[in-house]
Amino acid sequence: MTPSANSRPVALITGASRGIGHAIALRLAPKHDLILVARDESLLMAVAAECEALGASVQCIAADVQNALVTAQRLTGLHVDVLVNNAGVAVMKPFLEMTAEEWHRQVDVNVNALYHVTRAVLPGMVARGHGHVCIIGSTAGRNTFVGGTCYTGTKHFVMGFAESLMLEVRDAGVGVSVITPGSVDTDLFPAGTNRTWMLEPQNVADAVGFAIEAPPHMLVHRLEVRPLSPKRPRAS
Ligand SMILES: NC(=O)C1=CN([C@@H]2O[C@H](COP(=O)(O)OP(=O)(O)OC[C@H]3O[C@@H](n4cnc5c(N)ncnc54)[C@H](OP(=O)(O)O)[C@@H]3O)[C@@H](O)[C@H]2O)C=CC1
Ligand SMILES: CC(=O)[C@H](N)C(=O)O
Repeated sequence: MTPSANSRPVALITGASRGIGHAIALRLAPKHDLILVARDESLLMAVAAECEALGASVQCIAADVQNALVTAQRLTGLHVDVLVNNAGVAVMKPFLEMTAEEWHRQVDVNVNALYHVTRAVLPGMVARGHGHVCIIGSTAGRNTFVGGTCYTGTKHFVMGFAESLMLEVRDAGVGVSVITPGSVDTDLFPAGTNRTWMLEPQNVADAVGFAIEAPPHMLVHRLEVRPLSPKRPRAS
């Protein structure tokens, strides 16, 4: 990716307050300035301090990406070279037990926010003729499981959205990548879940780094990362 003239490239990461988004922020901080987006401002400020210690200038935007108006107002027109659409929620339970609020929250954050956030910053990338949109999908984007009617549906959407967008904007110099992790040790899972065998968030962050640091003529469009031995605790 070609950086902005006279400055470090700017990466905007949604869901940067915790989990995978936090790890992506730390992974990109040595070479990027950062715009960190999530609802919890105090957690964002703590992540920002860690990233500043690694050399990044950081802007925190406390915003709920479920709110289309606020998202558009806060993000439209920002100079962004790398967008990481990472914010996501999972309510894994049988369809007949899922409330309408749980259904809509997953669709709003995992699907509709992709429109509002990407729509806000993609025109600048296209106008400048360079940029990268990276989306955190999931193996649930091509698998199904009991309790996954909504979550797997949203992640299947991600796959179709990402490939179509890639075909639309690659000739304008903008890459689109989707990273599809298996299970990752974060608070996405309910308390009490055994997470000792899962990938660590920094493993996904390294996959993001690999995708956005590819040579200029090469696009890493899909990248799946999984735990090697899900029946055993990971080596520390
Ligand atoms: N953990 C896993 O096994 C896997 C996760 N993924 C995907 O990775 C992404 C990150 O998940 P993970 O880090 O595990 O989950 P976490 O629950 O640890 O973090 C979710 C992040 O999303 C943010 N977020 C949630 N809702 C909103 C909202 N309405 N507005 C703004 N930000 C929001 C949270 O910030 P805050 O609460 O401060 O707003 C938080 O930073 C998701 O898209 C998930 O589907 C994919 C495959 C595997
Ligand atoms: C939560 C996820 O997206 C993960 N791929 C899983 O299916 O455990």
